Amino acid sequence: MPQLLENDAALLAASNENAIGNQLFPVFLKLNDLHTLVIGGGPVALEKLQALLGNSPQVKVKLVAKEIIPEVYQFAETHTQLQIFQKAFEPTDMDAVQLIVAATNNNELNAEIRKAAHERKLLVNIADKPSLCDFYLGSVVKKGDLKIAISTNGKSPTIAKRLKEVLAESIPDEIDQTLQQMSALRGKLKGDFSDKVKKLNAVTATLVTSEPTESVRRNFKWLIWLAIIFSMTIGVLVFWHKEPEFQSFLMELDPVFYYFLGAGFVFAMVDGAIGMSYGVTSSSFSLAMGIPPAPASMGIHLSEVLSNGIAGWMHYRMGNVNWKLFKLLLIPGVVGAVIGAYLLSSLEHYSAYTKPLVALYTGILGVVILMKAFNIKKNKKRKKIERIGLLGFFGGFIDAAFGGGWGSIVLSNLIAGGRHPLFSLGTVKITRFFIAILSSLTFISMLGGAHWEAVLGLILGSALAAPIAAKVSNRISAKTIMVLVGVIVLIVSLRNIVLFLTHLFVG
Ligand SMILES: C[C@@]1(CC(=O)O)C2=NC(=C\c3[nH]c(c(CCC(=O)O)c3CC(=O)O)Cc3[nH]c(c(CC(=O)O)c3CCC(=O)O)/C=C3\N/C(=C\2)[C@@H](CCC(=O)O)[C@]3(C)CC(=O)O)/[C@H]1CCC(=O)O
Ligand SMILES: NC(=O)c1ccc[n+]([C@@H]2O[C@H](COP(=O)([O-])OP(=O)(O)OC[C@H]3O[C@@H](n4cnc5c(N)ncnc54)[C@H](O)[C@@H]3O)[C@@H](O)[C@H]2O)c1
Repeated sequence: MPQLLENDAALLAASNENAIGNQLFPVFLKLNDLHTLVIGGGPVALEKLQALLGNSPQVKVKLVAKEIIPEVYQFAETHTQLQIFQKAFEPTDMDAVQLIVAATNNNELNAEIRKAAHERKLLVNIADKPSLCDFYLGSVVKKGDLKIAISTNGKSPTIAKRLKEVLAESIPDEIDQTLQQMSALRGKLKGDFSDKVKKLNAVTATLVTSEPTESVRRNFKWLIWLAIIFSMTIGVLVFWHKEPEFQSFLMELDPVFYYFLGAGFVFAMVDGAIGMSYGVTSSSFSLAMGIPPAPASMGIHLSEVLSNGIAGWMHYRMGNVNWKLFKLLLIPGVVGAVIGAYLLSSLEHYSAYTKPLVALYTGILGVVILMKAFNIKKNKKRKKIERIGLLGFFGGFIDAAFGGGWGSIVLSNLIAGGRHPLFSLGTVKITRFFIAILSSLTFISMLGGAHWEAVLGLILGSALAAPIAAKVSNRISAKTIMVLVGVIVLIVSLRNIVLFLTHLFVG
């Protein structure tokens, strides 16, 4: 089959060509300062004009063509540095220009353009005619000051276009903020050149490794030691303290304290592994243990101050915080949380009625966790959320009033709305620290030390788990834990609702 053999030979030739690879030399031209000639006035010429002026809006362009489509004239109305000459091309059009882009429908003319350009030692691009080009245009990704140009060596402009889309999607918009900060830092750094380079490399190390940087790791170790020393001190106090009063106080401490100590530890470990659920698990556990909603939410928020402080601070060190988003979320979030905490505390005497509401809410969150575990989500592609303030207020309110939800509501909405997961997570953690402080203060001023054994148990339990949880989080299958948590939360919440209903109807 000679035809097949011929095809094979062509394939072989193509793969040999591939083996050499892309030998084009990439540069970024300061086109704003150069004079450019465009030959042709059809749709392709218009595309080239858009590419030239889209990248370098001040470039001086002279366009020469016999026929010019109306769209080119329209484009010229908004770009006054574009001069149009409706006429046949002449080599003298190349006088006083430095770069040439041709988009004509005439191959002889193309060859003539290339020859005239080379006589003048000028570089030329003939659109869609690779063999006549001195340089190719690339597909361009732009994020503020960042620009990436893609070349497939002329093999597939369509792939260049697709890669542009992939990169635009995966590079976070925050990269421009990072560039501005790095530029400012660069201006401030003192010392000799190698000192500066060392410092600049150190602060950007997290971009190339998913591992925490050395300084974060060192602080992390310090936290673990603090937790160990803290728990040992408690142990020593319990068993060897000379004062019998204090000893008997600890020995006779309500067992509720120890239940909550254990529960706080387990819930914080689980939260560390799957990145959510501390509020919902502690809330449903507290209700099941007979703690009314307001003191339960107080305990949860007090214990979150420390754990989110640590997590938020780590994200801050790793550069995962979007400060613009932080500012937008913080005030409405705090206001919502304080109102939620105030309302729940004032309704303290109606806890028989708030309890089933909270149970209903935790039950719904249990379902949400299960859906996340099985990757069931609405396929609707949502627009980037514009009303961040409203989201923050709503999240803060629900979180304080129902014991949890800041993470699930705010984080999932930000990510579903197209924001970058890592920056959203870092920002949500650090804002939560401030929200937990304010709602805790509101609860304390309203409730005082109600159910303090449970509250203290949760605080100490989750504080002990926080540094360890982050360590083990990568080693366990998140899906298994999410299913377990979802099912348990759902069962406990349903039990609380059923208890309420039987109480209501059976008496
Ligand atoms: C990157 C981009 C920049 C720009 O032009 O601004 C660009 N082409 C783009 C799009 C595009 N061009 C074509 C299609 C149709 C589908 C297809 O053919 O794949 C699409 C896709 C689409 O529009 O969806 C047709 C086409 N193009 C060339 C040929 C001739 C040939 O290959 O032989 C043919 C066949 C003509 C025919 O069949 O008659 C040749 C070239 N096109 C190049 C650049 C240079 C190599 C860049 C590289 O190495 O990747 C090179 C060599 C010379 C040059 O023109 O500079 C721009 C990305 C837009 C974006 O980013 O959105
Ligand atoms: N339009 C497309 O989708 C497309 C796709 C692939 C490749 N191409 C190729 O790209 C080239 C340009 O495409 P187009 O759609 O813009 O074509 P077009 O026919 O609309 O435009 C060609 C332009 O060249 C000008 N021209 C021709 N001879 C001239 C001369 N002597 N002096 C000055 N100007 C002269 C014409 O006046 C016209 O403005 C063609 O080679 C075409 O085959 C076009």
